[in-house]
Amino acid sequence: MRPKVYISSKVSDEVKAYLDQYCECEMWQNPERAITGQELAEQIGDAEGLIAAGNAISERLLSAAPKLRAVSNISVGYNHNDLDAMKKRGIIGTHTPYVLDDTVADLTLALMLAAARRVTELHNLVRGGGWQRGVGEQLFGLDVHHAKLGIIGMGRIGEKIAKRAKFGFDMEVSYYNRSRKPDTEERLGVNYLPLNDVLEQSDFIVLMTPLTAETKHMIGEEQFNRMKRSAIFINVSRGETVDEAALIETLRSKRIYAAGLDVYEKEPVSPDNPLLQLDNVVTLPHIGSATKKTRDDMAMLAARNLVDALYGREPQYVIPELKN
Ligand SMILES: NC(=O)C1=CN([C@@H]2O[C@H](COP(=O)(O)OP(=O)(O)OC[C@H]3O[C@@H](n4cnc5c(N)ncnc54)[C@H](OP(=O)(O)O)[C@@H]3O)[C@@H](O)[C@H]2O)C=CC1
Ligand SMILES: O=CC(=O)O
Repeated sequence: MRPKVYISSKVSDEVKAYLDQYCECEMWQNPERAITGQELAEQIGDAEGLIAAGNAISERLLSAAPKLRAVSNISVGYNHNDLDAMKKRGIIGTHTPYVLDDTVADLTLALMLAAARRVTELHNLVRGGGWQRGVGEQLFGLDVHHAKLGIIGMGRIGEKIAKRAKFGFDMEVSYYNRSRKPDTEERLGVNYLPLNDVLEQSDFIVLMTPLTAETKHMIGEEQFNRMKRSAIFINVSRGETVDEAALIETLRSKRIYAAGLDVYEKEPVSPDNPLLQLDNVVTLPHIGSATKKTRDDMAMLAARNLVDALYGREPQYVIPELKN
């Protein structure tokens, strides 16, 4: 008997055809909206495998799926997985690193450029008929090239950002991690600095760590107060790595120059969120990896991980904390 699998968001025909060779699949069919946790719990029933697209993998969900043996995330981040509950049930968990790195790095550079050159604010100005003759000082922004970039979380994606910044924009790149990476320092010509030095010396600060107990609210009032008044803060990691109330106050009072955000404490972001009212913020709806090709590559990798797990082979990308 082929294992039953539930796919929680629509995947390409190619990915579906691959899964159909090995599994009996059911797939969420509504492209208009994501499946809710309650709907997933109702659908997952006797599935042995789950392809998960950002769904919370909680104790409650797992108890609704007593036959579940493997959860394959279409994402590199897995902070939405209750790893203890998965471990307790012996569930194999996988994720999709590497295939999305370049796409997420591109988006990070887009946020840096947009925040520094006020792209969305000035786009809105032109659309609103507010462009007077000439370009006066009130439309000036800040340079990206030759500026100092500090990356907090120099991992797979951080390195791709550093490469673009260093070789594409002649930026001086520093980073902070818990452990130094001498190979990366040599290969990319980047400098290691303690966290406070990164905060105090950088013109652009990019946060690129996973969300963990240690990184939750790792950037708050104290850290914003260390930044230069001209600093630009970019968050493409997870919303909860930042104290959003402190970020709002920092931007409102122009304590820093601007921010570029792809992630928020609560997603989708509420229309009432004050961040949406501020001119010095560029906001995107968590689209770091969202190109057709990259999302297809991630889904195919997730499918391969799942089939390997269900057929007793070691999947390529088991979540590190769940490895034996
Ligand atoms: N917005 C979006 O669409 C996307 C967001 N992401 C997010 O980006 C995250 C990073 O992805 P990726 O680069 O592949 O991950 P990696 O694991 O390759 O890199 C993460 C880096 O963060 C560092 N780090 C971890 N904990 C801390 C800490 N407490 N303090 C300082 N540094 C820390 C690690 O170094 P060390 O262990 O030495 O500290 C590591 O270098 C994902 O987990 C995900 O949440 C990813 C893709 C798309
Ligand atoms: O946020 C996206 C991911 O892959 O993690």
